[in-house]
Amino acid sequence: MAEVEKATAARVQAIAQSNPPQVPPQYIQPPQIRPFCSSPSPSPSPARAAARIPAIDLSGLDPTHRDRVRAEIGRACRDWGAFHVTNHGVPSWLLDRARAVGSSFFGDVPMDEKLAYACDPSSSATEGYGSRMLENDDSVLDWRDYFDHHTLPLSRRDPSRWPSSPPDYRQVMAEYSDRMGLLAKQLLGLISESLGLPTSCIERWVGEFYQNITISYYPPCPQPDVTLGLQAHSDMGAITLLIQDDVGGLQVLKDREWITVEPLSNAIVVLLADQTEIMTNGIYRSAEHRAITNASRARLSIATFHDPSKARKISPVSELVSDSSPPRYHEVVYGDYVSSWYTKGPEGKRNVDALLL
Ligand SMILES: O=C(O)CCC(=O)C(=O)O
Ligand SMILES: [Fe+2]
Repeated sequence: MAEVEKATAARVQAIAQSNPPQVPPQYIQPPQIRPFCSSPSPSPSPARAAARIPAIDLSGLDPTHRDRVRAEIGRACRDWGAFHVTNHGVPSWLLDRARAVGSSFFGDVPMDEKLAYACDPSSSATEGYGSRMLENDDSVLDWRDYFDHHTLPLSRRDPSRWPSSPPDYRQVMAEYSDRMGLLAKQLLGLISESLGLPTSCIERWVGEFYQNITISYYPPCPQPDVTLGLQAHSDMGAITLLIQDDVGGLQVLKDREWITVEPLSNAIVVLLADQTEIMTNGIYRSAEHRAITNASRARLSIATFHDPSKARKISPVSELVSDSSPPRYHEVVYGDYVSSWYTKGPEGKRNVDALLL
């Protein structure tokens, strides 16, 4: 019983439901990284007000359109490391249903039932229902609960470890995983082509995809000005595909300013992750991003991560390295990269920056 009480207290949703006037001290961010510390200038320039990540229409990838899409992807990867894709082939009912089953698990299932899926708090990135991201106990905490699913390769996928309520939860997440895996491959192909590489180049360099899906749930927060839903980071793997609900809160760092990613219900956000920065020898950079909270509405996002296997060695692809363009990153064993990330914490992009030669 004491254990259940401890686990309940550790969930942000339980804290939020007790309606505290302030967040507990572990959730208060240092002043320099609070969401509104570099308060937006009183009269933002029109260019700033309009800043948004590019949106790329993937419809009709025949040769003519493919040239256009490839060029747009190249520009978005160079300038932002983040972009929306529309007409991506994943049915909108599946995006809606994935959001709905996630939101029903967090919103409708009683806490003791949710805790039956609690992830192992003593190690990082285990499957299940959790709240803490890092191993380090004294780090400032994110105002977020999550459910992490291991989905690909199929040998890692065991839907009996996922919620059984609502009744179609497992089937929806399995189908969602398959569709996102296919889209990730297609996008890595276009990203390779945008660099003049053979379509399969980056995908071959990654090897077999390890895919995890994290549903994040950000309860309303009494102090959005001093907390973060998710601290600033870049994702560790190759490519992340993210959908969010209509609340909004995802922000991407661009030219040292945080730009809010507007919620577009049928679009998918593509975030380049650290191994793609390494593989492209820094031509494309991973996107630094974070989630902010708000006082009135719970927010849900679903991030699908595509990573190399832990044993895979990652380095700049050989086609991009020459005497005139030497490698800019150390080779790294992906599993070592992940362990170090979870031990040290992301602090923006410190982990990938540490590999720069
Ligand atoms: O909630 C979001 O929009 C961001 C989630 C995210 O960055 C992550 O899970 O890595
Ligand atoms: Fe992320």
